[in-house]
Amino acid sequence: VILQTILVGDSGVGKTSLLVQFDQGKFIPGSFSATVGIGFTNKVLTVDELKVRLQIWDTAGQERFRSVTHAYYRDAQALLLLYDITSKSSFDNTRAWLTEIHEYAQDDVVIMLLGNKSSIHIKPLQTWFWQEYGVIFLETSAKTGLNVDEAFTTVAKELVSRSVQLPVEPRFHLHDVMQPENEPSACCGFS
Ligand SMILES: Nc1nc2c(ncn2[C@@H]2O[C@H](COP(=O)(O)OP(=O)(O)OP(=O)(O)O)[C@@H](O)[C@H]2O)c(=O)[nH]1
Repeated sequence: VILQTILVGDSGVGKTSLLVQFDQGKFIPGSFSATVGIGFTNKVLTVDELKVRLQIWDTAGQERFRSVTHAYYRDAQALLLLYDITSKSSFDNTRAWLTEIHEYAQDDVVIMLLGNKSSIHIKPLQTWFWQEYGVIFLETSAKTGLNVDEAFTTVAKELVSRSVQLPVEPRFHLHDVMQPENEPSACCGFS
């Protein structure tokens, strides 16, 4: 099973760092080189004894790459929206990100809001929409690794449980169209 996930949010909130921590278990302090365009990482996880491959797209937060990254929203099954808990503007901008998500992503995309840089120990900002929109919320730290695995595992679990719980509804039920055996057919006027 391949699950496509995409990381979005303002430049500098820690999307690349989060992905590096998840993929390689390390954090390179003080090295900020903004993502250009888009990059991706594959990671295999086991969810409820099912092997799933998370394909994670790391997008550039900078405005000038926006049109490039929009093209990837459509194929995403899950979307991790990051803000930096020490930057109010990055939090305020999550509203605008959510608008973009609703415009470009699939209606049933799983959205997870991550308040990153949690290691800095600043009281998290109030998250108004995670209940309102059914968004899953977690605080993470790409630096210490806090909740990094949990964030991706939660998304994978949610996607797996949705695909298990939502089989295609049959258009008709078998017993609606089958005659019980030995019962004379009411059909067609034959006797
Ligand atoms: N203290 C702390 N610093 C972090 C954390 N995550 C990222 N940083 C730092 O924040 C800066 C930006 O991190 P990036 O991962 O490059 O940010 P980004 O969101 O990928 O930025 P763009 O690629 O421009 O969209 C870097 O200097 C990181 O070292 C964290 O959890 N804690």
